Amino acid sequence: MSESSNHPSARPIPVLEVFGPTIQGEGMAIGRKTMFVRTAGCDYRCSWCDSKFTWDGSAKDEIRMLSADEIVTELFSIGGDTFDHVTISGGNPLLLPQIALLTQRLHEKNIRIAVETQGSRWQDWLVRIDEVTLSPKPPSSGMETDFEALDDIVSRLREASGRRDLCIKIVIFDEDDLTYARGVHKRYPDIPFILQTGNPQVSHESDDHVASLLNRYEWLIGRLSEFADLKDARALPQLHTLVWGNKRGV
Ligand SMILES: C[S@@+](CC[C@H](N)C(=O)[O-])C[C@H]1O[C@@H](n2cnc3c(N)ncnc32)[C@H](O)[C@@H]1O
Ligand SMILES: Nc1nc2[nH]cc(C(=O)O)c2c(=O)[nH]1
Ligand code: SF4
Ligand SMILES: [Mg+2]
Repeated sequence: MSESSNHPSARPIPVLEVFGPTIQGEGMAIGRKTMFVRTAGCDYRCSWCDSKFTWDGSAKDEIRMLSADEIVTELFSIGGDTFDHVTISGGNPLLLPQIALLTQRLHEKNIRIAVETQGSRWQDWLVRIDEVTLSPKPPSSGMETDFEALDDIVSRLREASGRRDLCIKIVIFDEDDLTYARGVHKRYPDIPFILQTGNPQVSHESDDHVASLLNRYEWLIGRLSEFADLKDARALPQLHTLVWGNKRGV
């Protein structure tokens, strides 16, 4: 691939956060030590998004346009020799073709790469990601899933050579979300499937935040236990939110 300065993969990447080491707080790799790179910009506007600052303009002054090499340098200056895993989230990282070069640079350093995306957009670099989490959005988000786009992403990943982990993770707030999630699991029955507790309080902190999240998690476990079509599903909380609440950069 050409790396000349006008090639898309050489463009700088809009970055809002580089942090870690911390734990992956969600999904299949929950608890796994990782660094995070959070990109700016999203094609969705989820009502309950816990990272609205990536797209609502409130953090626009904090966006840095960084090259792949600058991001790698920053990851190692913060994380030193303590990590071997980087999670790229956002916003939607799949808006950015130039992440191709970042994945190349990280793999050259034997770093394992995970990506979080809602599954609305494709980039060719996705086939080189070691752990892909697709998180299509249920009705409570106010977004509508483009199942053609999601089908296309799933089939391209299935056809691509090489080993990678793939899972589907759906945030659940209510019964309509559960109905939606069951439909998604039925559509892709062979993809590991996770129901994630929704955090309804993303803008401020209250004394009973953890207790109320645990109540929601208990409700989700109860509902999961009842469905014959969810025998192989998992229910998980956001572990980082239980530990740190809505704090950024953890
Ligand atoms: C902030 S998003 C960024 C990546 C990508 N845009 C996506 O939605 O998958 C990362 C993960 O956080 C989840 N998330 C966002 N807001 C949440 C909330 N209020 N409660 C629980 N999970 C949430 C998303 O569903 C997604 O799985
Ligand atoms: N610790 C931690 N785990 C996470 N897993 C997914 C996150 C995200 O915002 O994409 C996230 C995050 O922001 N922090
Ligand atoms: S898709 Fe992800 S980043 Fe975008 S608004 Fe929804 S939760 Fe937030
Ligand atoms: Mg988060």
